[in-house]
Amino acid sequence: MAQTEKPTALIMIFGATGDLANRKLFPSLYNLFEKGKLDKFAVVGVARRSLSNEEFQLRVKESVKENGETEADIEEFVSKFYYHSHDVTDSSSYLALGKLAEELDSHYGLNGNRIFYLAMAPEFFGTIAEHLKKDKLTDVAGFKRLVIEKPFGHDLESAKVLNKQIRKAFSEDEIYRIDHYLGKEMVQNIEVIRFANAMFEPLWNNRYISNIQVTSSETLGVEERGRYYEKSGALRDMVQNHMLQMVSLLAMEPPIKLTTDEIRSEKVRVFRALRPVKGEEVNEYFVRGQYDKGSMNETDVPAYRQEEMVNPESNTETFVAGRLMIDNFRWAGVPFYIRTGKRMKAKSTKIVIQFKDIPMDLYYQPEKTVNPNLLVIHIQPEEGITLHLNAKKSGQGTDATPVKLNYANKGIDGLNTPEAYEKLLFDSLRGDATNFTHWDEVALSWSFVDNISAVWENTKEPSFPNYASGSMGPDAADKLLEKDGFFWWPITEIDVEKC
Ligand SMILES: NC(=O)C1=CN([C@@H]2O[C@H](COP(=O)(O)OP(=O)(O)OC[C@H]3O[C@@H](n4cnc5c(N)ncnc54)[C@H](OP(=O)(O)O)[C@@H]3O)[C@@H](O)[C@H]2O)C=CC1
Ligand SMILES: O=C1O[C@H](COP(=O)(O)O)[C@@H](O)[C@H](O)[C@H]1O
Repeated sequence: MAQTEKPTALIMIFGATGDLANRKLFPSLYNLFEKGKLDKFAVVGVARRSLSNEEFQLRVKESVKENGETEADIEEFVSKFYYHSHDVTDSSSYLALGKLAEELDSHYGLNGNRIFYLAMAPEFFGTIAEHLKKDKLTDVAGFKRLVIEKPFGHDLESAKVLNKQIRKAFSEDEIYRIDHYLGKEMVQNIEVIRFANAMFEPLWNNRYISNIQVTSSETLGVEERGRYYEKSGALRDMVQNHMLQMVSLLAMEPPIKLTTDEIRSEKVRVFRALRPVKGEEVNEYFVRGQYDKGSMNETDVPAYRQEEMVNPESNTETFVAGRLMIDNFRWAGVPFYIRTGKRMKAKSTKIVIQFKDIPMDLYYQPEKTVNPNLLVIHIQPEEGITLHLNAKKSGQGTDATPVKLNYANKGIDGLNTPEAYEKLLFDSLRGDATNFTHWDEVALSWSFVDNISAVWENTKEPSFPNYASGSMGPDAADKLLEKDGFFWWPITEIDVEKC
């Protein structure tokens, strides 16, 4: 399918009264509309509750306004929104939905292009896809694409079942599996930093890099998502998708061309080279944590086990740290450390690339060390890069002192802002699947993670809860690096803002 810059399509959002639609999808669509990036379009919102078109349009208006939009053309924007009350498990209702889709297609001249966005609980994904095909909503003259939210399965087996179901109605290149981290500006920048700079790529290997650290810490707790999170935990919620996706972008070989297939195939090769961590190795190379009560911004917060819909003796991890090894020529011997958790000290996603020490330290002085060179990629909340170098201290002598070179992308970005969704929605509309996950990536990342959950689910962690809310996680996460002679670079002291 040729990529067009101003797409035309009917966008069907399943789960249109939900949190994701309200907070991310409507504002993102509005931004695209406002920027003139959409040609002809209409939206059908689908959910069970009974709403008129007008009531639905009002909800959309509110959601767009909540995001600070006051422009007059909101009216024109919402006039293109229609609502269809429909239980996705009820086979009889798809025919009426199909009829509405055809009417809108011809009324707006949408060329039979359709996006089906599944913003619903994952247990419905397979049923919806099957019905869309059976009831001929996918029989269109234009393109048909399925945009599907996470989680894509609960483990490899369930992901395979789901994939089989959706593949009955959509081919792999029509499936857009969302990982919203791939829509983040600085995650997309990883490839450019690596492949557009002569000074980085030659050093990007085990000869010059000693270790890579990827941290994504959150201050929020589990909020209202206890029911989901109890079955998921941080390993499935963050590691299987966002953390491993960032690792694959950091570790992949340069693609021969910047096409979707070439980039995805290089990422898949990284997943294939990930050394499995199994059985007894799991607790040697991975650390799990669960937050205890604590104080965040001088407010007392409860322990995970006291949260709503959470078992008071829960064995679910809210924190994971791990050491990954990538067994290929480029990365043999270089540990990739990952760390993610809820109720941590700061909301921050950062990547630190630590370069090896120079072979001989000419500037050695007892009790003074020359700092290693670091390249820090600030994903959020700041966006930018910092290069930590050593330079001569001004004045007499040749003492070395650390200096930082900063590039701030565009200042503070909101967290999990509509921008990531805006980019990904636009990509799905124009047919660019590069920043969506291919089935092979999903399958390989599940098989890596399944080995770890197999051990953790079968052994109760007696130390839980093992980190205070507002801390940087359990001590064992620090020991994981100490064993290798490293430490976590602090994520708050290397902020681009403060440099
Ligand atoms: N919220 C977020 O920030 C994020 C969400 N996600 C994923 O997005 C998906 C949606 O999440 P979220 O919006 O938070 O969920 P919500 O629970 O807020 O919304 C669920 C939606 O599904 C509808 N629904 C439920 N059952 C049916 C049914 N049988 N038939 C038709 N509609 C139904 C609900 O409407 P009604 O009750 O009217 O039927 C509602 O519109 C999930 O897969 C989640 O994991 C992923 C990343 C972030
Ligand atoms: O996918 C998810 O991501 C968010 C964190 O996203 P961010 O963009 O704010 O870093 C996390 O809170 C949530 O549990 C998880 O499902």
